[in-house]
Amino acid sequence: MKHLAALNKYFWKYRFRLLAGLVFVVLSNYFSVLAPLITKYVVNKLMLLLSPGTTHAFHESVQDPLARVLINRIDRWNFSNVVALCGVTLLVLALLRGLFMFFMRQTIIVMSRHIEFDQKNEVYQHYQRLDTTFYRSHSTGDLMNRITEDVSRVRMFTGPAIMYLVNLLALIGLSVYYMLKDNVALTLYTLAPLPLLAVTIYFVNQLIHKKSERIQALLSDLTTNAQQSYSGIRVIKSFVQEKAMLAFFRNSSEEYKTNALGLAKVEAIYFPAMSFVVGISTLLTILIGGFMYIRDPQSMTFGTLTEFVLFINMLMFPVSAIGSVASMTQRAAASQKRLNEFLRLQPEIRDKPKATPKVIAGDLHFDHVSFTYSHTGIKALTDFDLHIRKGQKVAIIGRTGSGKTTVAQLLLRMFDPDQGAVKVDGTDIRDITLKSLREQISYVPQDVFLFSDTVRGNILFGNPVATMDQVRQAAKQAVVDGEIAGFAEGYDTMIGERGVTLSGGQKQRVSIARALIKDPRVIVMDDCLSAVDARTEREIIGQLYEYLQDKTAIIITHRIFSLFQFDQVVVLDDGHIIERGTHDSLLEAGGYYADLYARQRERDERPSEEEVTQEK
Ligand SMILES: Nc1ncnc2c1ncn2[C@@H]1O[C@H](COP(=O)(O)OP(=O)(O)OP(=O)(O)O)[C@@H](O)[C@H]1O
Repeated sequence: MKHLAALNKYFWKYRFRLLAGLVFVVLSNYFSVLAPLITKYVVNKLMLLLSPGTTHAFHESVQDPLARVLINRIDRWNFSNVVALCGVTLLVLALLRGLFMFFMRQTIIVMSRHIEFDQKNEVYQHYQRLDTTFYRSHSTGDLMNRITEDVSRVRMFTGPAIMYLVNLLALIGLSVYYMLKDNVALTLYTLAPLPLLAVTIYFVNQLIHKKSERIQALLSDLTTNAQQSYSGIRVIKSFVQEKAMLAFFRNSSEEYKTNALGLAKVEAIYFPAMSFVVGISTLLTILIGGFMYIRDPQSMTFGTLTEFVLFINMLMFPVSAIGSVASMTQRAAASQKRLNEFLRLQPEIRDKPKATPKVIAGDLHFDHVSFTYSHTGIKALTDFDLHIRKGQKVAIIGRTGSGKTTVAQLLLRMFDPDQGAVKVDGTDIRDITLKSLREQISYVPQDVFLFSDTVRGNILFGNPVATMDQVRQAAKQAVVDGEIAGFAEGYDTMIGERGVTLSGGQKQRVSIARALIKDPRVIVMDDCLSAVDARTEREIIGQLYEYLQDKTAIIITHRIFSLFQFDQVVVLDDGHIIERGTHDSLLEAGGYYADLYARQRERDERPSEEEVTQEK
């Protein structure tokens, strides 16, 4: 329960709604309990008519002051007028009760929706603060569950659970008060089964909860499973694995169905069992009341008996709700505990208290940097020392897995080095705010990710305030403008699930345009031309040459761009720099770079299949 204390800030924020809601709950219940009192009076009046000898002062046995005012006024009227007026009163009471119930929902349930909204935003905002290490150790399903499932369970507490609880307390308080005033012994007898009912319902609810939990977990598996098949549909089709995937899905589905049917069975027993208990309680009330009347007719009236039957029926649902309220609260506490744990997580990479924003000129220094990925223990860089002066262009070349991307990740401060420091203009990047650092560095990642949005929207992501001319200019520099212009809707063409599917090369170039439009001081391009043909590659390099004139650039690549006059070329192998120099000096040195260049030229000079066919 202590975990739910985290919600106090929200209750305080919405205190007026909550308070108003509580008043409405009490009012609505007050009008509910007046109905049995009025009914009791009418029944007694009828009994008086049938047995005129009775001397009981019926109107005095009605304890409520408001009901007494009404009854005192009409008591002398003839019976049919009394019945008519009481009928109208009951109708008005029902309307008032409904009206306040409406207000009660409009305040408490609406408050819970506001809290849900705030909480979702809080969780989402926190997600965005957490770093990549967190995302690697949590599945998407788990993250989605927190923002949907956990938050909505907490809402069940802030809304329905609180509403039912206050409703129950108000109703029990009022009705038991009137029942006790009327007949203490009968009250105790008739209320005796209610705690038993509440406890039984609590256990049934626990059972339902356990089953629902299992179903939820299965559903989550099923969703992840389906999601993976949708995203991997090309792989599934090319490996002709549709049948295997279907069988796999069917198995998970089957287990889900079995469990869902089990739950449906328990739920099907639940309501009939409740009606049974209500029936038994009504019967008990009539039986015990009847015996009391037979033993001592002065101790009991038929009106009281009717009133008790009505009260018992009224109390059943709220009492049975105790069980649900208890399990809703338990679930909410478990969910809030998970949310609290998650909200307490601090990103490993965050601003130091003394970090300040800094305008970057573009001098980069990887000062004897070593880095190991902590969760896998893979040492990606060892004593990596590279100084890139402002405006220089540097190529980082190396085999796959040699640590090239890690260099980019460290510059963007996705991770902090274990040893050494990454410095920008002589300042350790840990002393610069993350926002300021990342805002001034453009990164074109190796694995392109575009949003399900228009081409324009995706490019604008790099600079949301850019004009359409700037978008076009960036696309031209990335040599993708021509192809975009060829789409029926041009820059308004939707990409992804709801739109056209771009080719790998087109995606890469849109991703480059997104980085270029940011117009940064420093740009890092991580193997981002791997999916474009040689001619387009040359064209892009030509464009980049001009664009990068006054910028510092790191270009990570598998291919050697001989056209590009790099100030330095660094060859990485297994996290170590094994060669460094200019294109010419490295060719002269005759090492890995020269060897790679020779192989690349040989490949490039080999006639293509098309040329061979033409010659034939
Ligand atoms: N997030 C990560 N968590 C754990 N290990 C990682 C992570 N990213 C990379 N590695 C490991 O670190 C080493 C260097 O990887 P890195 O991605 O920097 O290489 P790369 O030279 O960019 O390779 P490629 O050219 O294939 O992209 C590899 O052994 C890789 O398996």
